[in-house]
Amino acid sequence: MSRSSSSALEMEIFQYIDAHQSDFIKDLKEWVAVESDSVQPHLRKEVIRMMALAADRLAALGATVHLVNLGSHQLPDGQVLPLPSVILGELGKDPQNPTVCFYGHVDVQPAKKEDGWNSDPYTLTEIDGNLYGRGATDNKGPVLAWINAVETFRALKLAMPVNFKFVIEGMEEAGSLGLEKLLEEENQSFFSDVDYIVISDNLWLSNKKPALTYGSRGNACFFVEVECGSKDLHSGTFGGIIHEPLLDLIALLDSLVDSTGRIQIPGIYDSVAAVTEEERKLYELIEFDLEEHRINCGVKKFLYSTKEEILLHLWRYPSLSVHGIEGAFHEPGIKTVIPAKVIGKFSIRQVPHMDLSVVKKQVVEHLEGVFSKRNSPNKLKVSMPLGAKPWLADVNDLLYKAARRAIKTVFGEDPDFIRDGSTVPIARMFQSITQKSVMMLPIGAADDGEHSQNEKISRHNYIEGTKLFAAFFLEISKLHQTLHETSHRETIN
Ligand SMILES: C[C@H](N)C(=O)N[C@@H](Cc1c[nH]cn1)C(=O)O
Ligand SMILES: [Zn+2]
Ligand SMILES: [Zn+2]
Repeated sequence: MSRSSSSALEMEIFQYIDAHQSDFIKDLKEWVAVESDSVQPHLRKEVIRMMALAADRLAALGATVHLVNLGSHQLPDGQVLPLPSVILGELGKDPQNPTVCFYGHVDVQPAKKEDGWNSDPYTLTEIDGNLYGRGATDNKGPVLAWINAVETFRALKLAMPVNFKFVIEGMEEAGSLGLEKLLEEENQSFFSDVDYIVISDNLWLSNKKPALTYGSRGNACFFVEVECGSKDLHSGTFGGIIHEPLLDLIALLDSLVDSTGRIQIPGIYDSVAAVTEEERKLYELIEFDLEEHRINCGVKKFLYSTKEEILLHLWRYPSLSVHGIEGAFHEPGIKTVIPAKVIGKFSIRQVPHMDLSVVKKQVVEHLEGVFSKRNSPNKLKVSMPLGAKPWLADVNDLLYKAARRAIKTVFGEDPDFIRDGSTVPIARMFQSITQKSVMMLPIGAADDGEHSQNEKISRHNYIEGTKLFAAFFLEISKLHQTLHETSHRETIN
């Protein structure tokens, strides 16, 4: 396919996408309306309903769809819940075409209007060109953008430039439970003919400039439980004479990080891969507007003042965040109670070459040491319910070349090559189990507010993101075929 005919083809595709914006937004509205929160047990049925909707959407594209049952899982309180099935979809089997597997998730983080949303989180609402709703950017919007791009080829009756495979799950926000086992089981079958894997579940570094992501941090999630007895107590009747679990817990949580952001767990930085001079130079070249990032974040000041320090602490060093305390009174008003059992929740983002089992040991030893100094008779329990490893790709891979070209075509500029501080647990699993090349191709902007109130994707990013995916299909197809023709010629000669 020549460059000019490709451009004419792209024009036709882009015109179709522009003309069908309303349909694509209607689909996103329908998906956002499903409260597919994988974190709260009572909403599990909504996640299951969402998986069925996604399966129907893929089937309507003409894909073969399998819903793979992953069984059930047990919550810390003993409750057993069904895991939502994972969708494995396939469309096209042309031996001339490369096979691109797309991964996305259709579960979301919890959201309530009272959390401070300006509109109902489950009613997609357009304000000033932004589409607000839980899951709009993380990750329903990007999943639909990929589907819209495939749909465009189908609607225009164009030959598909690639064979498609889909892995769509409903438990990413809860740690992709059951997925690793599925990948191992399907490695020699579903994944055997996959050439490339694309994930679009993260954000650009800036509000306007597109990016390509070649690395992400992992995550080790911890529960630290302190219990004094089986029932909550009146703080007037018992306050002052007992060791309160919440005070023990606050002391434990306070021991984790100092006020400069440095993690206080002995040994935690020991295995972190050293930052090379080359890397530092790379970071110097990245366009990163600290003030824009501060405004997106909504804080007065960061812990660090230079671009290099901020990028290193987001991408290359571990960070520890405290997420909440289960069992502590948190409603408005006053309740003069001493909670009997409290569970602190925190996580440590992982970077190369940290080892999850070593991290777990270091955390347990540290917390037990701090606790023993308090001479508390309470019961301490530390667990690591979830561990995901970091991921790092080779930017010289064909995937990156194709995506870079597609970004240039659609957005008219070269992307930032970035890493991401957050975690897509499956990225590293894909890489280690299938040994295929993996790329993250985000379409969401830095101010999209993943996991936050007023999450959004802009209409512009959703529609141009759809075009980007369509352009990427054409580019990877061309590059893959060129590569294979060259290697075929070399074999003959
Ligand atoms: C980047 C992705 N959209 C996301 O939000 N991932 C979650 C996954 C996770 C990690 N630990 C527990 N869940 C995240 O990075 O927080
Ligand atoms: Zn996500
Ligand atoms: Zn998320």
